[in-house]
Amino acid sequence: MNLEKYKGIIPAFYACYDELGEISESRTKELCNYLYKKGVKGLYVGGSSGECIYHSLEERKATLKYVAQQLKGKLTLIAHVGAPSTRDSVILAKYAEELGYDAVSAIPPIYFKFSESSVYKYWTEIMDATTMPFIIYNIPQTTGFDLSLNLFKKLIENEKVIGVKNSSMPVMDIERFKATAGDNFIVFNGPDEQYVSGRIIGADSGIGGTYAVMPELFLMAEKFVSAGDFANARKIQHDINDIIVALCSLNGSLYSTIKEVLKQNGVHIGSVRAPLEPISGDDLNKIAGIKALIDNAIQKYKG
Ligand SMILES: CC(=O)N[C@@H]([C@@H](O)[C@H](O)[C@H](O)CO)[C@@H](O)CC(=O)C(=O)O
Repeated sequence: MNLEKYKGIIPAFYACYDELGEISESRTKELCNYLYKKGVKGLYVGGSSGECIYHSLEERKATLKYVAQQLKGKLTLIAHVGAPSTRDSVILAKYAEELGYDAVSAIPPIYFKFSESSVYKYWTEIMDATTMPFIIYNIPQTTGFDLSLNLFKKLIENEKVIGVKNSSMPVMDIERFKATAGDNFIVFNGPDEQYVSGRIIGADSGIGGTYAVMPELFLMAEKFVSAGDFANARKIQHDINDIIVALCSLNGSLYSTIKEVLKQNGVHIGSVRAPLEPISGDDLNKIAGIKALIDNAIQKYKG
């Protein structure tokens, strides 16, 4: 299989709400257009940054549909379909296939502590539900399940598994997955703070929750890495990390901060769904400063 369409900067897509906090078709499409014009390779729809665990099945379907209506055939579209029950995950996977998504992906099951065999069964049932390629999503810091190399080896025996989105913090995990799966497989870097190191140690591509608020910087980081310009790659990662630290420094949720910055860029996609907290009070006055950090970094690497 030609995996080139999965290589590049793939922002994790945000939940787009109207003023009442309902999923908004027009705002979802507005964010699609914004990111398309920035030149990203694809979108990861309905994942952690998409607040998927706070959405009903119908809301998740709606977001998948609006994004496909806007960008199918234009960008690589990956549907995250992980849900509390296997049943709902399968429903979402089948729906993503109907909509023409390029691939599906899922976190392991959450809430209860699951054995490796239960997780294997869960992911395999999702894979069996469609003819689509599957991307494993390893994010132990939120799910409590850390993908072992043994389970990984068992999973990649299934030819539907074309990649792993690895959000665990040790970059060595990326190196081990890549060394185990080989060339005809995509390892996606998950931690945005380690994009450059992830790519150098073996990641082929990246999916990240902060890409959409500064796509220019990640596109530039990728340009430096692919050109072998590691001095500049390191510098831009440093600037990106200063921005991520600032984005995470306010009292509300990271996604709420990101959405406030996007609003100042003219992209209105509402706030976040509780229990995620919106930005309020004095923190709102800090948004312009964070936007300036991003704008200055973009200017610095432009010319
Ligand atoms: C633990 C976590 O949330 N990791 C994020 C990162 O992109 C993260 O937001 C970023 O590195 C800032 O810490 C992604 O890996 C998640 C992601 O891409 C998604 O929305 O599914």
